[in-house]
Amino acid sequence: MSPAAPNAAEYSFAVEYDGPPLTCDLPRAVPISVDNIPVAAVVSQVPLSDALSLPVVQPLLLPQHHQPLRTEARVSKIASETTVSPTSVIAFEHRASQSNVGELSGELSSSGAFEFSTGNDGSGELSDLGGSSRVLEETRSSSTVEFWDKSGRSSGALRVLEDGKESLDFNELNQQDWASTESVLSLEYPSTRVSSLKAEDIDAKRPPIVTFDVDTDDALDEEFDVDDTVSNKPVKRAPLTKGKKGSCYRCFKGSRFTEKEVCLVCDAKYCGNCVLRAMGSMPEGRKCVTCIGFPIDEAKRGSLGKFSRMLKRLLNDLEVRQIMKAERFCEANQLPPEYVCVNGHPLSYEELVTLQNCPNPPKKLKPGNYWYDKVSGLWGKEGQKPSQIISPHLNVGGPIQPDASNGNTQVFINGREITKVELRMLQLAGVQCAGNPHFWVNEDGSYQEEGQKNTRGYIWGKAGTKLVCAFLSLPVPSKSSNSLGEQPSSLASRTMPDYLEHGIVQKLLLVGCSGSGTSTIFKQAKILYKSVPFSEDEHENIKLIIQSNVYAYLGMLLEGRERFEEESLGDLKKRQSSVQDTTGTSPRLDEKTVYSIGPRLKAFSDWLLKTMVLGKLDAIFPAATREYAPLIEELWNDAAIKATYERRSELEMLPSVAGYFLERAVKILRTDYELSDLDILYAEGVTSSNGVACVEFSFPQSVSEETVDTTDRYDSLVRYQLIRVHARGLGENCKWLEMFEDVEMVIFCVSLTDYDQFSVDGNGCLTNKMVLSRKFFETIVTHPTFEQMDFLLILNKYDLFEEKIEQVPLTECEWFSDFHPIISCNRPNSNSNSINNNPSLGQLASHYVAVKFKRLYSSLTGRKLYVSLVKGLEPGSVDSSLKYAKEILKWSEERPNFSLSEYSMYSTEASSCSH
Ligand SMILES: Nc1nc2c(ncn2[C@@H]2O[C@H](COP(=O)(O)OP(=O)(O)OP(=O)(O)O)[C@@H](O)[C@H]2O)c(=O)[nH]1
Ligand SMILES: [Mg+2]
Repeated sequence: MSPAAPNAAEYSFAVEYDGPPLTCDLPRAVPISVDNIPVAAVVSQVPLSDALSLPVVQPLLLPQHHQPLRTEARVSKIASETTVSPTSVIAFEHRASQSNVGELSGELSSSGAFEFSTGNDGSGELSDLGGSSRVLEETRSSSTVEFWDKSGRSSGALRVLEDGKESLDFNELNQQDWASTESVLSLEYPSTRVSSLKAEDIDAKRPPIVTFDVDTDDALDEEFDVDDTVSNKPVKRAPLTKGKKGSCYRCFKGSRFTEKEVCLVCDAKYCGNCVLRAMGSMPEGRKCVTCIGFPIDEAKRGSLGKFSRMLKRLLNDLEVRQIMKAERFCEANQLPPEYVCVNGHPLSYEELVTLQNCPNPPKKLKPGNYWYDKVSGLWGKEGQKPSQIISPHLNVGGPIQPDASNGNTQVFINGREITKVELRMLQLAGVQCAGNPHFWVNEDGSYQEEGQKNTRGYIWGKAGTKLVCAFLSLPVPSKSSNSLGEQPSSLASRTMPDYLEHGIVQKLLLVGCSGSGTSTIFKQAKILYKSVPFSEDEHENIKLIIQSNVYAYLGMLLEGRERFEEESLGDLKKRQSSVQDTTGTSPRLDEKTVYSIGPRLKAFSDWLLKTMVLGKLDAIFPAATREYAPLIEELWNDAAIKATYERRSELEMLPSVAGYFLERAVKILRTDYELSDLDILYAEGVTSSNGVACVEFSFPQSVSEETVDTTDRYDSLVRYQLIRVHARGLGENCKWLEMFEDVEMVIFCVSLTDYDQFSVDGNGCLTNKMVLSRKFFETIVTHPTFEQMDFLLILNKYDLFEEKIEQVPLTECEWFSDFHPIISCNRPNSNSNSINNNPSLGQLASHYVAVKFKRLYSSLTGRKLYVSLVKGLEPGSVDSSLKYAKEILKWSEERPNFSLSEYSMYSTEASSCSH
């Protein structure tokens, strides 16, 4: 060691001294044993002279929230003026941050300070020393950093001890053989996956392997506990200050109800008055000034780039956009590549970039283990069915394993054993799967059996297959994944929300008991938001359905006519016999009543009723239409039919919509009938009653506003998929519900008029239909698939309800037995516009029903139920309700920025009814 080379010698820290023999004694590094560590209190208070005379070790300042993920070590030499010698005091600062890259690169500054920091690429090199440093081992009790020179000889080691002290030992490790060190490293860095280690494992083994529970990574979004400082999850700095619960972290004012903005790193919450001061110009998005440069809390990744209403209020549009852009694209906020493991290989930076910038990247990529079939582009979470089809042929991750998706079907696609639901999909798509075949599936869905040359077909070729996939929650090739491939949008120009950019469709599941109005709402959505609501083919089919329905309604009417005729004949006879009794004369028996019809119509009526009884009505179309069309007009104009129609409310079988069609029967039953959207809306049986139906749409941009708001423009770009499933279609115990795990919201439809209706339940007991609806609601709400999901309750048929409630008390339903409204004498009835502010009985009663459901829901889930009063046949009403659903989805996206409790103020009982 050269003691007196003023400049250059400062760098000769680990270089062997080969100059002339020295006359003076050189200080030597003394090995320090674990239980004999000299401790310096604060490095700056140690006089240099003392420091030089004793090998003192500076206590390691472990931050309270120490997280074992990135080891960023900073070593600075105090005695900068003097010769570097192994006995120099070395100050050590250990900072935890987010990375498990275990290699450190070092640097000796010209002032003599020696620093090393984590190298992203792991190529850390001590260039000035001509050597490298590596973390040899880090355990709960110590972590060791070794330096070695280019020849591979170890030249020293730093050991960081748990209690914050570190020992410096250049001799001890000199003897260590580098090869064995290598083996330690290879043990510590298995080339496998992001493992699911528990906190203890992490502590016992450093550098840690990042832990993500594959199954709960969605939960990760929601459930990162703010105070969970011992968590093994990615770093989250503790906020610097913390006021009383729910208050602003800066001014300590406010309660949990005050709107606040949250730091993406440390979860500190600031009120509107403080946020700009606490977060400054937000060069990395919403972070406290002190958190800038720190990686974000992974649980908050979902909210990157999604601005809050508070920010929008405080800043102008451009500023908000810039901040959101910075938040999404600044380096510090990027997903650490090694957190994503594909086919068992943690990704490198380049691989992650490739993955994220391919034409069709994985949606909402989060840390976790994934499998990727490079040939077809199928992509999924490890051990699960595919969730998406991304761009194929990307050079990311390792080769796919047969058990990647944990399939057990003995049917293989590109070397992966497929899952049961995929097999079901293949079978429904008409792919022959007998004999445990191994398929080779290409990106365009063309498939062949392994070893054969001929393409056997296209999996997604048939229109129906896509619907089957939607039902089974399986991915289909995205429209943008055509072979030409769109140019990847330049990173900087991407400011659109994730779901827009990736064409993500937000799925809404619409369910309800029979007759609740789900198909009406579904058809309204089609009519409201689709430029061509129904195709030509659909028109033809629906036309036949409507015509067949009208014949059925006519049949019911004719049946009613027979009944009324018999009744009045009976009455007549009674009257005549009483006349005979009193007068003693025998009157002429008149067989005719107002309900009697002529022989021609009678013959037609008999034929129709017979056909209906035999259940052959459908079979005779469209021939019947041609043959009987002229008769229909005669029938409809007949006085007897008119009289029967007057009493239609007495015909239980006749549905309420029958009137609409019967009044148009003549027109409808002509061969040249052209149906209107309204006809389709009112028509029964148009949407399949057992299966699923889905419609994809976006909300049209409002034209009325002069300046088109950007949010409105975004809204018109977001795609929604309304999936309507019939209660019967869900199978026993709703076993098919799990197919809908990726829906964003459940819309549950209840008919308000059911409160006095009865139906037979599963056990054959006659039960109130409202109670049946409640039971079905309970089943759906508590189904594991829908945990944490938003629910919107549609209280439908409000128009009929308003009328009915005036006649039939709500207490007819046992569940509503405590409905005792206080009604003022000048209360408006449902038909008059209320001049005073007193609510109508309909309003009171519907409010009450909403509260009943809300209480039930919150007792089952502890969450808030959104409720909407709807008149299903009125487009405006359904439109507002679906827009309400859209708003709820938006709030839930912003929600990670607020603590849940802050939301509870909205959940007060019936406060969230939309009308
Ligand atoms: N007056 C009125 N009638 C409605 C309303 N909503 C639905 N209906 C009618 O109620 C009946 C049942 O509605 P659907 O939409 O068919 O109910 P569903 O949920 O599909 O039930 P199923 O067809 O039995 O599976 C239809 O005749 C609709 O026209 C409403 O808000 N007001
Ligand atoms: Mg229906």
